Amino acid sequence: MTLESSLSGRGVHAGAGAGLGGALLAAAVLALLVLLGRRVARALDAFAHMRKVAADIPGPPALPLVGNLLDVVAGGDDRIYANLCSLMERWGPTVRLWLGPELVVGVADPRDVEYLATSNELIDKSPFYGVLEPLLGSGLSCLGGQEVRRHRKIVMPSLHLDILHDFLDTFQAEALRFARRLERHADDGRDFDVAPLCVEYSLAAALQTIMSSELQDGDAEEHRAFGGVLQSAMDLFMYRVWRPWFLHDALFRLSGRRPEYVRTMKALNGFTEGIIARKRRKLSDRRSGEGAEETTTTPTPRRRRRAFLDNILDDEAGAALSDLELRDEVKTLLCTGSETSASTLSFVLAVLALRQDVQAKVVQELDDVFGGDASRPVTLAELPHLQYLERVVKETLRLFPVLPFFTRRCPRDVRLPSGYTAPLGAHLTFFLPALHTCPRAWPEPRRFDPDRFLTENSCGRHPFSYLPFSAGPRNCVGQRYAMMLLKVEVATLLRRYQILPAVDAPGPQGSPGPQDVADLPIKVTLVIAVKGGVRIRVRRRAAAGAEASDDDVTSGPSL
Ligand code: HEM
Repeated sequence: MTLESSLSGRGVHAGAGAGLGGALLAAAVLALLVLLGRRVARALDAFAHMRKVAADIPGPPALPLVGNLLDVVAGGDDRIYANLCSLMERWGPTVRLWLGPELVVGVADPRDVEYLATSNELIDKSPFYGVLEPLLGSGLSCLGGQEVRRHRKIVMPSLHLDILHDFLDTFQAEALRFARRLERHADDGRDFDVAPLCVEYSLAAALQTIMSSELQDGDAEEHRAFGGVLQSAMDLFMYRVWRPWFLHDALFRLSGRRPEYVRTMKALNGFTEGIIARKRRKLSDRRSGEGAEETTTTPTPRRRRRAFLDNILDDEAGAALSDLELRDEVKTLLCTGSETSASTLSFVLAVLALRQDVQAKVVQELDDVFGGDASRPVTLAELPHLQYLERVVKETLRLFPVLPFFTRRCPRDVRLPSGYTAPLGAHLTFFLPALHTCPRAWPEPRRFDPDRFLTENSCGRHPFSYLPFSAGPRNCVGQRYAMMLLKVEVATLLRRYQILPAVDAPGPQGSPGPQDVADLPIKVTLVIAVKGGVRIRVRRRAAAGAEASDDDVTSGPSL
């Protein structure tokens, strides 16, 4: 073969190769386009189906592309809660809201609520929770499918009533620390925001109980920082939900808040990994200590508290969760366990400051139960006797359900008992503020009246008219924990201090502060909070009777 012919032969091969390569590339592009086209066609079909089925559900007219987003976010993020409540009032109890291409079907009819909450099929959280996942990971609150049952089986025994009884001393100790922290405010008599303290002490309680961690001097600073990180995580979650284009990670990468998101995720992981590492070291020290002791002394039999971390890090149960699952579950329990209780406590204190008549009744009950002794710790036997206090907490959660909206994925067209059909792909959302203020179940719904929860006043009310802790297979695993913590906190604080409204704190934009419970301005992140904080004053009880003026009692100016 000559050089020429071999060159030309190579040229032929090269030409043929290039032709083949080009053809393959063209085929690949074509296949990709077909696939993409099919996906787009499927998405459009699904969207058209959703629109068609949802058309029967009442809701405000939707604009092209943005849908009802402008109705929801009008006035800024701080108005979202109020806007959603107004939309529900106008269109509810079942409402259709388009957040861009995402369809939210809000439910507040007790029949629908019962059907959804108790369904064993509709247990998967909606894709909105996907935004939480990088922050809270695959902890219980984000999981779906079979994993839910496995995780609940692991978590729930750690919050069993027997273990809660063991937690009482810690709740009491933290409540006392909280009470002592208020001394400086009682001394200077000025108003202050009590909400951050509620977060700090609820987090400290969760760490010592659920995580059975021992706190050191100086931890408070770290906890305050962690509380801030949790707030930031919740805020970022809502930021993305109300801007649905940011639900897609690729688009969120373009957002100015993405660096904060990454920082928050790292801070959450760092804090929880630190807790687990400390606990592992402690357990391993204890084991080697026990081994050494066995050779010299007889070990004293001691009932071991099987709190969550102890249980999981124990030798036998250790394999129940992988390291990553454990970290995510710790994050989830710390977030769900502390933020919700803290927010509820701050609402209870806000209510008590504005409603001195309710506070006086709680104090009367405390006097009856504790015989006027302000320093005696709360015992297990006394907790069930704090009935009025329990009704105050329940009524607070009716008007201020701290987790106001939670959603399920709609895996098919779901015919609701109210007669409406929620289409496949919708975010089925429980709207507690509307459910809890339906006049049929709650006459004069905005009035704060703990006695609504007396048995004789509850007759005829649909049992699913009230759902602050959800119900059914995805109900709150910390309900009893929260109720016990709140009772101990309030019983400890109120025996020492009178809670008064602030005198010099203006409301938002310099307006007079709220005069009534119904005026409390609310903002929503993942949980709700009083906008601008919960500003109160405290006065020592011993002097309260002598010092309290009519002014304090009847017309608390601003909070
Ligand atoms: C007043 C306080 C509390 C309120 C109002 C509350 C409310 C709720 C609600 C409404 C849900 C359902 C959320 C959903 O379906 O997406 C829930 C779930 C959950 N709660 Fe609570 N909660 C409180 C305290 C706690 C505490 C103290 C803990 C932990 C100790 C806790 C742990 C959880 C967990 C892990 C879930 C997820 C359960 C699941 O998805 O299967 N909660 N909570």
